[in-house]
Order: sequence, then C-alpha cells, then structure tokens
Amino acid sequence: MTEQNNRLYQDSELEVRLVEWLPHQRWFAAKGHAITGVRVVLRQPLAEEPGFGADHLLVTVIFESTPEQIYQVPLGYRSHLPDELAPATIAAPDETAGHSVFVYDGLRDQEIIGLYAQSLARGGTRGPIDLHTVPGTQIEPGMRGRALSAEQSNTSVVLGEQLLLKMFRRVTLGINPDVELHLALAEVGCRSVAPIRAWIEADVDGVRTTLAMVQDFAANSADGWSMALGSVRDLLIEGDLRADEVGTDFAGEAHRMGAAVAEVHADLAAGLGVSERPAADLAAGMVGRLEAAVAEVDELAAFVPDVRALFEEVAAIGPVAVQRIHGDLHLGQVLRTPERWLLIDFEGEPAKSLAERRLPDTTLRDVAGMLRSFDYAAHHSVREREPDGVATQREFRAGEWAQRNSAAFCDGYAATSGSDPRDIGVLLRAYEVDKAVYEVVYEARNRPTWLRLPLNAIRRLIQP
Ligand SMILES: Nc1ncnc2c1ncn2[C@@H]1O[C@H](COP(=O)(O)OP(=O)(O)O)[C@@H](O)[C@H]1O
Ligand SMILES: O=P(O)(O)O[C@H]1O[C@H](CO)[C@@H](O[C@H]2O[C@H](CO)[C@@H](O)[C@H](O)[C@H]2O)[C@H](O)[C@H]1O
Repeated sequence: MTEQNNRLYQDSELEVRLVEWLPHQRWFAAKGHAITGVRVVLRQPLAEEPGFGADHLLVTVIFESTPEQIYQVPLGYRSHLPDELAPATIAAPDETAGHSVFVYDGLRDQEIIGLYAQSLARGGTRGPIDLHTVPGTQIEPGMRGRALSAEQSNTSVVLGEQLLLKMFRRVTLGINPDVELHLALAEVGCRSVAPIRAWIEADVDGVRTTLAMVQDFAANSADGWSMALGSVRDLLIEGDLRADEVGTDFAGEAHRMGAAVAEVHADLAAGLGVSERPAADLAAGMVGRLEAAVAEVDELAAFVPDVRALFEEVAAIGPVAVQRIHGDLHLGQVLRTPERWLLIDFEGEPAKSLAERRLPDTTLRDVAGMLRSFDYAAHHSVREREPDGVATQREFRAGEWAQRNSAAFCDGYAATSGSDPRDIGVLLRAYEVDKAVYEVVYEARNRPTWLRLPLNAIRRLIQP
C-alpha cells in the first residue's frame, strides 16, 4: 500500500461507513437514536507503510432527536486482514471505488497499540495531539499491547503488563474528571488508586480535551463485582445458611472496601477542598432527575409521590459539606489487588454533562452507589435462578447478604473517616433512591431485562 492508498479513503467515505458501524459498538452511548450524519473533526496519520496504515480519528455524530456526540475511533488500514481482526472491520476493500485496503478499529490491532505505546514513550506532540507524562515517569519504549477483553464504555489496553492505556470512546469537550482527579490524588500520594502516569489531549472544537489516560496496571487483581457474585453464588447453592456461615463470606472485604473509599474521600478533600451547599440544592437535583426519568420510563410513575416526599425531607436538612467525589461508584469500579482495594474510573456517571460530573457533592453519593451495588449483586443472582416477585428462601438470604455487606462497608468507612454514613439516614436513603432512579433509566436503555432490579429496590427503599 502506498501513502496514497490511505488517503484515497476520503473523510466523506469514512463518514458513510461509520454511520453503519458505530451503533453496533458496546461503547456507543446513543443506542436507539437515529444517526443523520457523521463528520470527521480530527484525523491524524500515525503510520503509512506498504500494506499498512493508521490514523487517529475523532468524529462528531449528528442525530435526528438528540444533541451531537463526539467519538474517538483510531483506524487501521491493511491490504490483508488477519483473521483475528475480522470482527473489527469497518469497511472491506472495494475495487470499484478504488479501495484495495480494509479499514478497521485500530485498537484491536497490537501493531497499532504499539504505535501509541511508542508515542507515549517519546512524549511531545503528534500533529494536534499532545502526550503528557507525569513528572518522574519514564515510559519504556517498545512495550507490546493487548486489548482488555471486557466490553466497557471505553477501550482499555494493557501495555507491557505494566501500564493500562484507556482511550475514551465518547469524548466530552474539556478535561475528563478521570485525569483531573487522578492527578489530584497523585499530588497527595493516595494509596487506594492506581497511579496515573500519562495522558493524551488535543484541542477539539477549540476546547482542550482529554483523549486518553495511562495508569499502572494492577496485575493479579479481581474486580469487586466478580468477587461479590462468587460470594452470593455460594450462599445461594443451598439457601439454608446465613451469609456469615458461608466460606466465601464477603463482609471482611466489604469492610476493607469501605475503608479504602473513606481514604480516597479524605485525599480528594485534602487535594481539592471541601465547601458547603444547601441540601435543598441537592434535593432539587434529585427531583429534576426523577422528573426526567419518569418521562422516559413509565414504570416509575407509581413511586413518584413517595420518592418526592423523601426528597422534600432532604431539602429541609440545611447546609451539608460537599467535595469532589468518585461520582459513579459501584462494585465494578473497585479492584482487589493482593495488597488492597483500588478505586478506578473517576469519570462520573456517563449520562451526566461534564459540568454536572464536576460539581462537588456529599461523600454519601459514593457510599449509596456501593450500597446499591450490594443490592444488585444479591438480587441479580437470585433472579438468575428464580422468577421475579416470588418470595423465596433464596430471596430472603440474598437480602441478608446485601444488608450484612452494606453494614460492613459502612463500618469500614466509619472506622477510617471517623464519620458514620448512616448518621444522616434520610440523606443516605435519598441518594440510594436517586441512584436507583438513574439505574432504571440506564437499564431501560441498555439492559431492559435488568429493569426490575432497580424498580424493586425503589419499592424497598421507600417502604423501609
Ligand atoms: N489500573 C487497572 N489495572 C488493572 N485492571 C484495570 C485497571 N483499570 C481498569 N481495569 C480493568 O478494566 C476494566 C475497565 O476499566 P474502567 O476504567 O471501568 O473502564 P470503562 O470506563 O470503560 O468502564 C475494569 O473493569 C477492570 O477490570
Ligand atoms: O461502569 P460504567 O461507568 O459504565 O457504569 C455504568 O454501567 C454499570 C453497569 O455496567 C452500571 O452499574 C449498575 O450495574 C452494576 C452491575 O452490572 C451494579 O453493580 C451497579 O450498582 C449498577 O448501578 C452503572 O450504573 C452505569 O453508570
């Protein structure tokens, strides 16, 4: 392939192919919205060799009925596509249009991942793209990469089994909180996150915007969701033992996890400060999200009066301490290394705007996120075995498991922070309901068969 072959794919031709390809990607956030067009906003060549090429590509996606979104799609071009890259194909060769190469998702290709690793080791700029390294970090050249198999909101690749490069797929104009908060936590020496080592940014539509982040790869770690599911699975085999009688009891881990979350909160407060906000502001946000959610998911309507009453109680609390927090904490966002729990993915809830995600909030939002996750782990496992809505012994045991681990998590949090999250019970419960309302929308959009989980939780939470 000559240099010309790459460039023979005009932006307009790529745009047409991406209209077809994007909606099928796990990380595409606007599923179900009709695309009216795709526009290339940044295309930076990374490699041009005979038979092989790569471009860094950002595109704006335009929709019929929702605001446009920007996505990052590193592209590969090959005249011969190895079998393992076939699922990543975006366009096959089309001789009639003058194209003799395949176009494919470059982040599935080890050689292209290697190009990014090489650029990170060199630092500096590639056209409009800036590669920054945290002072004191040396990224060694020549690291090989492999994509993580888990399907996520973004695409993460392991470099040399030492570093994790996370390429944000949906790009929000501005500095991504994942980079912002990891840098702040590095300044204060936080032990409960994987240290940030580098990040990539560019001016997009005139705004300095984060494209990717590099942090230490926690080898030999397990995520909290898988560990919790393992514990619940063992509990439900019989259904006649209590959670504390099962060998894989999770309460010790939940306690240590609570301590790690408290440590991160203290470090975020030390690095970025604490202020005050009237609880009425927080309650107004909750009511606004409830109204938007009810307009989208009918099943919520029956709960509105009780949920509103709870949020009104919050409005009466007075001023509360707020600070930067994780913002989307759940069991999938914590990793157990052989030494400790680490918190990952500080991007905040994907559905919120960047401005909303950066607003200081009370630390109870993160605590509530994790309590919701214990509830998910417990009841998801029962649902896989038994019909929804049937009161069974397993359902009862799962409820006990969630309560036991929620209590252990709060105990661990209180022991480290000196402040028990259950002290302002109304506020904690309101955050749990607010999160469950968010989850109802998330599940309706992404996993409709899971919708009963947050709906059942709202029922339980408003009738304690
Ligand atoms: N520092 C890390 N070390 C090891 N594995 C990690 C690390 N960060 C993330 N992971 C793994 O990658 C997955 C996706 O990471 P995450 O930051 O949650 O990405 P996304 O934004 O795509 O959801 C996690 O579930 C975890 O298994
Ligand atoms: O990890 P993401 O930032 O993509 O978070 C989104 O997806 C999560 C699901 O993968 C979703 O979490 C919900 O489901 C989890 C189980 O799969 C459960 O542990 C969480 O408690 C529950 O909220 C998350 O809400 C969403 O933002």
